Amino acid sequence: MQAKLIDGKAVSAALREQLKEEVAALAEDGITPGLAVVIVGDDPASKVYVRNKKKACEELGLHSEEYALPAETTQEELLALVDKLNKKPDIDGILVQLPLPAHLDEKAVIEAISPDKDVDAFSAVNVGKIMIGDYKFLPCTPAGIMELIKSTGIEVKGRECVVVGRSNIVGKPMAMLLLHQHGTVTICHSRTADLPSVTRRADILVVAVGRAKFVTADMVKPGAVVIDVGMNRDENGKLCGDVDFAEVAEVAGAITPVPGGVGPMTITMLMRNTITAAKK
Ligand SMILES: Nc1nc2c(c(=O)[nH]1)N[C@@H](CN(C=O)c1ccc(C(=O)N[C@@H](CCC(=O)O)C(=O)O)cc1)CN2
Ligand SMILES: [Mg+2]
Repeated sequence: MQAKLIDGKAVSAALREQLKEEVAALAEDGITPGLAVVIVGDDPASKVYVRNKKKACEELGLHSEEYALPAETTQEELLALVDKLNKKPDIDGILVQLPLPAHLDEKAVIEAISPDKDVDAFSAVNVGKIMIGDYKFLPCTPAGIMELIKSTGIEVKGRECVVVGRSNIVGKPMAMLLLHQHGTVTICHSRTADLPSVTRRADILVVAVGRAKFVTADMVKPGAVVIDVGMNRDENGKLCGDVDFAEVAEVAGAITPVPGGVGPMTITMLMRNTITAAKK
């Protein structure tokens, strides 16, 4: 392997130390940031993420509340809880863990969260603010990726940045954040013609397609920074990303592993957004 490993756990730990100082400073003004996490149903992975969010709040000194609702919760019941949390003064941030059970309307639930408490930055208002560069919160995964890129010391300004994937949660906001940093940005997707010829142009390549080991060494420019957002299972049931790590690490200049790359940043960025929300 010739690429430098971008260690999401280490970057995340360093950021958490800074956040602890911010929380201590807020405490001197009598402010304790509060996060409410809502989970509906019994998805095992979601339960782990929610537990880790609670642990992160404890580690940083944030107030947290967990609302675990049964899988058969109705849309009205969920919206009533969101409405209650919107009005709760000790709650600064609200996160509804996704995915929701199929009978629930995810979009309507996200839009019901007050934009000032939408620490995922998924609502139309917050997405719009990101588009015009006048935002309070950034979505956690793209924000975490920007921190990982920063940690490599490579400047985004003037670089060719290619984002593979156009989801509302990762691909589109990711492209916007790279653009705000003066990158030259291309968004690719399943219908992009001759994808390898586009990805090979990238100085910074962000991959969020949800397909195991989709990006291979021949698709990567030598020396590129490669960020892997994927979380898939390989043929042996082992967690792997959207990038074929073993072969791409021989070509790239820096690369995130899966696990231990982008994932650990997500919850740290959620903590940062909750602290920002508490500052009002
Ligand atoms: N409302 C939201 N729902 C979901 C989000 C989100 O940001 N907001 N993101 C994901 C789940 N998620 C946090 O909620 C999350 C996913 C993965 C990780 C992580 O640290 N992954 C580890 C590997 C974990 C494993 O071994 O399974 C890693 O990549 O190293 C953290 C948070 C969907 N829902
Ligand atoms: Mg408070």
